[in-house]
Amino acid sequence: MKPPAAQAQAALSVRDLTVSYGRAVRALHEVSLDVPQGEIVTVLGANGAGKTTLMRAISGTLRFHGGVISSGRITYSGISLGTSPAHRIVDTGIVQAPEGRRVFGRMTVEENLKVGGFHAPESTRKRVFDLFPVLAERRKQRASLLSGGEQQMLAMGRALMARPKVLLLDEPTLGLAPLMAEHIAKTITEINEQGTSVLLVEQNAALALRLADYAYVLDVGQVALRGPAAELAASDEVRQRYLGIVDEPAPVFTGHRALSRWEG
Ligand SMILES: Nc1ncnc2c1ncn2[C@@H]1O[C@H](COP(=O)(O)OP(=O)(O)OP(=O)(O)O)[C@@H](O)[C@H]1O
Repeated sequence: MKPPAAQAQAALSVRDLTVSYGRAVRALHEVSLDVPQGEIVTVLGANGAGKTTLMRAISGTLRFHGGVISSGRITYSGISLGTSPAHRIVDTGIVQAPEGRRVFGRMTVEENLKVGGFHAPESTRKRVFDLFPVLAERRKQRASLLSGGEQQMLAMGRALMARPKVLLLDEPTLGLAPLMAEHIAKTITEINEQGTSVLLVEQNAALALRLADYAYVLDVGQVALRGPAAELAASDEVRQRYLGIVDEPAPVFTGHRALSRWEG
C-alpha cells in the first residue's frame, strides 16, 4: 500500500526551472514540481505548454534538441542532476520512455529490450514479459511489425529493463484506440504498485487524473495549477478547459487538501 502523500519523500524535485531554445523561445519559466517516492504525478497542458521540454530537462536529453537550462535545479534524492549526461541520469534510476515510442523497427522485440538494459538480470526481463505478455509472444518479431499499442508497450518495457526508480512517460496513450489506452493505463498502475514512481505527461487529462496521485497543469511554460489529482479532476476550471465537461455538476471532493495555484 502507498504511504500517505504527507509522509512520502520527494524523490525527484524540480525547482524554479527555466529552459530556453535559442534566444527566441523560453519554453519553461520557473517551473517547480515534486515526484514523491512511490507516487504517480501527472503533468497536463495544451500543445506547446512545455511538457516535453520538462521531460527532456529531467532526462538530460535537452541538449540534443538545442535547449538549455538557464536557471533552476533538478535533484534526485537530494543529489543534483545538474547538467549530467543522459546515461548518468539513467544510472541514477530516472529512465524515460520518450514521446513517439522510438522503438528500433529493424530489431526484434527481444533485441529492443536488450538495448534498454544490457546487463539486466533475467528477473527483469521476466517482469517485463509478465507486465506485457504480448511482448513475450512476439519476442522474435521485428518491432516495426507491432501495432502502435504494442510498440508503446515495447517502449515502456525497454525503459523498465533499466530498472528505473522513476519512470518518465511522455504521452504513452497518444494515438491509441480507447481500449488500448485503458490497457496501457492499467499497466502504468501495476508498474507503480510494484514500487516505481511515475512522472506522466498526458494530453488525455481524464485518464491521467484517474491514474495520478498529484497533478500539475502547465500553461505556456508555467505551472498554472497544481493539486491532488482527485481535486483537480473535480475543479470547474480543469473540467471545462481540459476535460471538456461544461454542464455536469462536479463530484463532491471530500479530501482535506486544497487545490492551489502555484505561488512560486
Ligand atoms: N527543439 C526545439 N527548438 C525550438 N523550440 C522548441 C523545440 N522544442 C519545443 N520547442 C518550443 O518550446 C515550447 C514548448 O514545447 P514542448 O514540446 O515542450 O510542449 P508540449 O507541451 O510538450 O507540447 P506537445 O503536447 O505539442 O508536445 C513550444 O513553444 C515549442 O514550439
